[in-house]
Amino acid sequence: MSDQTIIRFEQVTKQYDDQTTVLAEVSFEIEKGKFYTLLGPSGCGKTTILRLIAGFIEPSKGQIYFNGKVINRIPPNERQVNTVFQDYALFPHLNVFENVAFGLRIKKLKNTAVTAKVKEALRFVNLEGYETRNISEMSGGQRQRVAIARAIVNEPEVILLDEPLSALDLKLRTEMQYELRELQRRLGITFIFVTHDQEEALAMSDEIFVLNQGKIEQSGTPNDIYDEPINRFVADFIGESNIVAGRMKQDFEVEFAGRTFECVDQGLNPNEPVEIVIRPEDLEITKSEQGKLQVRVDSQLFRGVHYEISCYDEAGNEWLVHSTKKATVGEQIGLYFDPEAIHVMRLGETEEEFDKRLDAYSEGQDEN
Ligand SMILES: Nc1ncnc2c1ncn2[C@@H]1O[C@H](COP(=O)(O)OP(=O)(O)OP(=O)(O)O)[C@@H](O)[C@H]1O
Repeated sequence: MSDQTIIRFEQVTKQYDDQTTVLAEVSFEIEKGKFYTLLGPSGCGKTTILRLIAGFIEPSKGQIYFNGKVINRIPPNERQVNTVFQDYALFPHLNVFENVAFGLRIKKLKNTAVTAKVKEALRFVNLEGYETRNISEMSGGQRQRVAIARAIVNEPEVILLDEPLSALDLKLRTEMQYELRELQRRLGITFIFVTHDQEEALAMSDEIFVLNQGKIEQSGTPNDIYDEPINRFVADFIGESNIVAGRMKQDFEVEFAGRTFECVDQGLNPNEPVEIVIRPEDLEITKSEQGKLQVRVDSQLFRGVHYEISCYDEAGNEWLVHSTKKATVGEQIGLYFDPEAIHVMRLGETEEEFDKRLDAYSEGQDEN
C-alpha cells in the first residue's frame, strides 16, 4: 500500500438477500488526487462500489479502509466523501445558492462562512452570478455544475460521480467531460467516476477499473487497458477489436489465419492456444502481394474521419480496418501490420499472471 492510498477495498463481497452476490471479493486501491473510472456494462456492480464507499450500504464480507482506518460501519455523513448523482438530486424549490449551501446549513456554519464558501464553489464551476436563479431555469449542463458545486463546497477528500453525464446530449457531454477533468486537476481531490461508455473512460481517467459481473477484470491507465487488454471481455468492451484464434509457435512467433507472424510476446508455451487482438487502426491497406494477410473487401462505410472496411481472409476470419484510404467492395487487398500491433492474449490468464508476464517481457527488452 502506498502512502498516497486513500481508499482500499480488501476482499469486499456484497450480497443481497444472502444469495445474490453482486460483488465478489473485490480488492483495489485508490490514490489521492487522481481521476478514477469504474467502467463496465449495466449491472456489473459499479454503483454498488460507489454506495459502499459513500456508506449507503455495508459490505457483507471484507474491509473498506479510508486513510488507513476501517470504515465499514461509519455512516455517510461522517465520511469525507460526497456524491454527485445521475439525476443530480437537486432541490427544485431552492435556488442555486441554497442548493449549494444545503450541506453547510446542516453543519450550522455561520452565514458569512456559508456565503464565502458557496461563492467560491460557484466560481470553481463557472456559475458566478447565478446565485438567485431557480433550478428550473437552469439547463442540463448548468444543473450538472450546481450538483458538482454542492459536492465540492463540503471540501471532501473524494467525490463520487455516478454516470453524471448520461442525461446530456453528445456535444454538451463532451464539453462537460473536459470541464470535469479540468476541475479535478484544479481541485486536486480524488474523483471516482462511473460510466458504461468506454470512450468517456479513456478520455477522462488516470486509471480505469474494468468491471464484469461483480469482479474487476483489469485495472490500469487508459493506455494500458487499450493497448494490452488482458482478455476477450476487456478487448471487446474497450473499443473495437479484431479478435481471432491463434497458437503460439515459440517466443516472438505466433500463428493465426494459417500463417506465422513475428510478434513481440514471449513467455508463452510453444503450441499454446491464444487469442490475437489487432486494433482496426493498426491495420494498413496495401496491394495484395505487399500485405502480410490477403483479404477480400466485404463492405465499406465512410465514417467522416476514416473508412470502416470489413474484409475476410482465406481462413474465414473477419478483419475490421479503419483506414483513410478507400477500398472497393469485392477487391482483393493486402493488410499490413507491425509486430507490435499484434497483442497475444493467453486463454484464462488472470491479471496477476498477465502483469508478471509483461514485467518479464519488459526486463527482457531492457537487456536488449
Ligand atoms: N437493493 C438491491 N437488492 C437486490 N439486488 C440489487 C440491489 N441493488 C442492486 N442490485 C443488483 O446488483 C447488481 C449490480 O447493480 P449496480 O447498480 O451496482 O450495477 P451498475 O454496474 O451500476 O449498473 P448500471 O450501469 O445499470 O447502473 C445488479 O444485478 C442489481 O440488480
